[in-house]
Amino acid sequence: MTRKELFKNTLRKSVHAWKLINELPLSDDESLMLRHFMDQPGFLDLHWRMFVPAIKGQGTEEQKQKWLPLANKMQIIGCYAQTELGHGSNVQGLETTATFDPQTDQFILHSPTQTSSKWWPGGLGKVSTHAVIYARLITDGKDHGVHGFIVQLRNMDDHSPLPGITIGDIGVKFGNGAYNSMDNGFLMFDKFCIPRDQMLMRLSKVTREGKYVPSDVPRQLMYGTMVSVRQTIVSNASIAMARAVCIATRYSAVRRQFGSQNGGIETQVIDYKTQQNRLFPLLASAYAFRFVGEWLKWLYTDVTQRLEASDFATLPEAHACTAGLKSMTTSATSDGIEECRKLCGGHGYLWCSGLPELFAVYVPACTYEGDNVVLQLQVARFLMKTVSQLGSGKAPAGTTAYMGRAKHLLQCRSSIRKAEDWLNPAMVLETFEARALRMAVSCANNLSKFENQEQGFSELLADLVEAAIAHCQLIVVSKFIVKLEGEIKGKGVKNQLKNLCYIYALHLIHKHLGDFLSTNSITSEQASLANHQLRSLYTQVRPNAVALVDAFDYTDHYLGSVLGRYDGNVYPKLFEEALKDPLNDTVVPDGYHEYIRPLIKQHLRSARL
Ligand SMILES: CCCCCCCC(=O)SCCNC(=O)CCNC(=O)[C@H](O)C(C)(C)COP(=O)(O)OP(=O)(O)OC[C@H]1O[C@@H](n2cnc3c(N)ncnc32)[C@H](O)[C@@H]1OP(=O)(O)O
Ligand SMILES: Cc1cc2nc3c(=O)[nH]c(=O)nc-3n(C[C@H](O)[C@H](O)[C@H](O)COP(=O)(O)OP(=O)(O)OC[C@H]3O[C@@H](n4cnc5c(N)ncnc54)[C@H](O)[C@@H]3O)c2cc1C
Repeated sequence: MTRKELFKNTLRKSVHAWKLINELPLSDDESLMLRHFMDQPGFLDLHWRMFVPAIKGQGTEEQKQKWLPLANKMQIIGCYAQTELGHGSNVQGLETTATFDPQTDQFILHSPTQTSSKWWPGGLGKVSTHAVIYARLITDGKDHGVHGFIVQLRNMDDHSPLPGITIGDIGVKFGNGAYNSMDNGFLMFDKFCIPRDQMLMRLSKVTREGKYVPSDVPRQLMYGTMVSVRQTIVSNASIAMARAVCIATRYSAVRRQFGSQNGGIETQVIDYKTQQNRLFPLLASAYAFRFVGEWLKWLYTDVTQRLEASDFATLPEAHACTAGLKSMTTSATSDGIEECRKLCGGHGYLWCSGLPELFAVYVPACTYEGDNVVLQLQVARFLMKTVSQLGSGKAPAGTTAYMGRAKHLLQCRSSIRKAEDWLNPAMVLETFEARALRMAVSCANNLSKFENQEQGFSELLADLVEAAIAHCQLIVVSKFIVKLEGEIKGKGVKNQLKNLCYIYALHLIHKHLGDFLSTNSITSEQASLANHQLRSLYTQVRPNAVALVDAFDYTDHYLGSVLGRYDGNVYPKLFEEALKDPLNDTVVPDGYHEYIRPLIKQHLRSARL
């Protein structure tokens, strides 16, 4: 499809989905799944996952009563317009202004520079009638920083932009189809006025007289919508990883290369240890991210309930966990999808393998909802704060509780003696805890050598990111282990999950061996025992690998991959797909008479001469 056709088709699908949701009717959870199975980025994502939650989280009761019924019935369609051309990560650096005019009781929204144009918001370019806009609030000449406002963008009769608003789509993005079904947009305000009651005022207010009344709750609650979406992105990482792994695993069982003895059958590529060493850790990651995603959902629900009761104690932890896990899981999943493409050899590069499209549509997850490095630096700040408070009497809690055992973890030596010890959950956990703590403490020690802490932080950014990743990996490993300790239905399932859990952990040790050795968390002998155990786990997973991806229960239609077909009938179907290509509509291609024939004839003429 051309971009225009793709976009229009997405509108058609989205509206059809909305119709089904109402007609059946579907519950909230079911309708989320329906949008998920539409399997195409579109304006619904931003409306439901950012616009509505922003009003719910930051609006007053009256504002919610006014706007939510309209949004819930989709009588208005909204998006989340925060990022600008000049600033995305640095939210406090946004330039759009919302200046209060006491005479008219309105805010005047304005884009003072080109870099202040909103740039990227999904659904903004062509669809949204409304947006939650983030702009600097100015009253009486004073800048109060960034706040949220509900703004109508387009005329409800003919969809034209309201006077004072310039709006459009930012153009084609990475990949052919992929994210191009979404109208990521730009927007400029030219002294555009909105009533005062359209500032989202749950957190802070501007009175009729123009007085700014800050709230007594943390201003970071303004970032709440991002925390909520980051949490869902972790579960989505598991889904995308599982999809790629499903394709690569099934195809690796179908594909055969070398190893034929006496004219017999060749070896399935899944039986090569190199293939297993690349594939099975990704299979394990798909499960690991699913379990940590479930836990994160619980954490998010818990913090939301606490916030409602004005208990803000666990907000920093929720921010660090959602930011860090969003970053870690999306980076691993993007890399994992690309690895799955390579695991499928040449055929993985074909569009009909499903992997190029999956990669193109998935990879912006490393950037949206916060650049992955910027987010790990938030985790690093949280860790540095926690380390600095050790010994102050305030015991670290939640995911940093292990830091409370700093004395032991800084000195302990791993008691792994034989390969099977690497299947002992306590030993594995302690290894990850020691590595994470030692990396964090080492960063804190290096930081303390700088007179200026911010300058030190800048200097040590790369180390800080690595310490943050170590902490996040510990969380994933520990939540997998917790999952195994709970009730798991199905005969033998627990054993399979155990294998995957230890593949996940031991593969990380292998991959980040430098960290584990340099922090003395393990010795080189223990590292080689881990490798030995890993190979043995691969052998145990091998017979069940296809069953473990079948368990994701993805239909062929959803997978959209010739290589990942459930029936394994890959080769005839590759031919079928090839023959569908428009280039094969004729045997002689367009352009032959124009270019190829004259070239060949000229050659023939000169040959005759
Ligand atoms: C729906 C699926 C499709 C998704 C489509 C994508 C939609 C989008 O991309 S929307 C746009 C998303 N944009 C981003 O994510 C921007 C990323 N940047 C940020 O989140 C922030 O600006 C950030 C965190 C980097 C820096 O925040 P900032 O306030 O400038 O600085 P900083 O000084 O580091 O933080 C101040 C304090 O707030 C805390 N904090 C920061 N963010 C949060 C948060 N989200 N929740 C709670 N606390 C927070 C920090 O921990 C810090 O706490 P403390 O003072 O106790 O140490
Ligand atoms: C597909 C897609 C959809 C999007 N949808 C929306 C949407 O609906 N609404 C919306 O408001 N926005 C949206 N965005 C914007 C998105 O949230 C931002 O692009 C994102 O937050 C990253 O910000 P940036 O582009 O400014 O990157 P930058 O911050 O400019 O990053 C550039 C580089 O600088 C590095 N960097 C930046 N700051 C630091 C630092 N302090 N320390 C070290 N390194 C640093 C980064 O790691 C990165 O390598 C979307 C983006 C994409 C790609």
